[in-house]
Amino acid sequence: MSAPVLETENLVKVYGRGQSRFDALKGLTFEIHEGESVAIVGKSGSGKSTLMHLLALLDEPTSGVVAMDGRPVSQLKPAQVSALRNDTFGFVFQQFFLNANQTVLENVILPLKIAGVSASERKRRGMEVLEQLEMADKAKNKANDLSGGQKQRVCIARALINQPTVLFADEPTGNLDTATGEVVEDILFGLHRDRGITLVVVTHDDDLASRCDRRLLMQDGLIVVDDRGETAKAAGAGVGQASREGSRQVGGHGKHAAPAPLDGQPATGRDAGTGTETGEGQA
Ligand SMILES: Nc1ncnc2c1ncn2[C@@H]1O[C@H](COP(=O)(O)OP(=O)(O)OP(=O)(O)O)[C@@H](O)[C@H]1O
Repeated sequence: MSAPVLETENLVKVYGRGQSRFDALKGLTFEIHEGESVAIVGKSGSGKSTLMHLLALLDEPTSGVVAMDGRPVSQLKPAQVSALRNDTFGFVFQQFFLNANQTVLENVILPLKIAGVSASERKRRGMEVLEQLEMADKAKNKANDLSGGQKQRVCIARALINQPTVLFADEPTGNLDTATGEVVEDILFGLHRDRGITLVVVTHDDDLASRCDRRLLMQDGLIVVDDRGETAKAAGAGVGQASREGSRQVGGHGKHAAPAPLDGQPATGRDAGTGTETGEGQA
């Protein structure tokens, strides 16, 4: 198996304090390997998005470790975390987070602008990635003028512009009709297959989850099933699927493998921006 690109050790996230304390993640230890496609599934409130945000370095754990390529992120300075996130990760969200009044091309190349890439290079790379997603003819359209499926293609183009190693997708088909959702799925899995991009998807969609190499089923802040089996249609349905071939039931501190010891220190000083978002204006 390929090397772990992301590892966690005893990852804990607590929201609030006192009477309003909520233990959203209760000590998760696992690895995601380079080139894997992993679905994080489970009922609403089980901790899926919280986990994804910690893995993607968009938020900090209360305690525990996230490591990238064997290096605990807590050892990095905030600016290094930001740079790592922007250089290594791409993000696709259900809500698109496009700037409605900017053109498609402007939306796609924003991460390059932030990174200080020259205007001519930005345009060249932006058009290249739009062509790959068959959206080049819409480059000059305002993002607001696109259909839902087209908007999500633009989001994928924006996520790819920095040639990420890991693509995080939070309910990427959640705002799309079934047929359009399937097209977006095909694009995501095509990228995974053809370019070896590691794919981490949070989803309620069993069909989408079943296309992934692996499903992590969450329940009450724990990963209760780590399913690498072939027949995973019901991965989101319940923990009873653990007996399937390739599945294993895990506890909150259960290790899927024995990762190298990490430093056990909570990450600190993280900035929470995605670096690739263009604001809240939904296109
Ligand atoms: N900022 C916050 N403050 C307090 N509680 C929070 C916060 N964010 C999330 N939670 C709580 O943590 C739990 C896990 O939330 P999370 O969004 O990770 O769940 P989820 O599995 O992604 O749910 P959904 O499928 O509905 O998106 C929920 O009970 C939620 O209410």
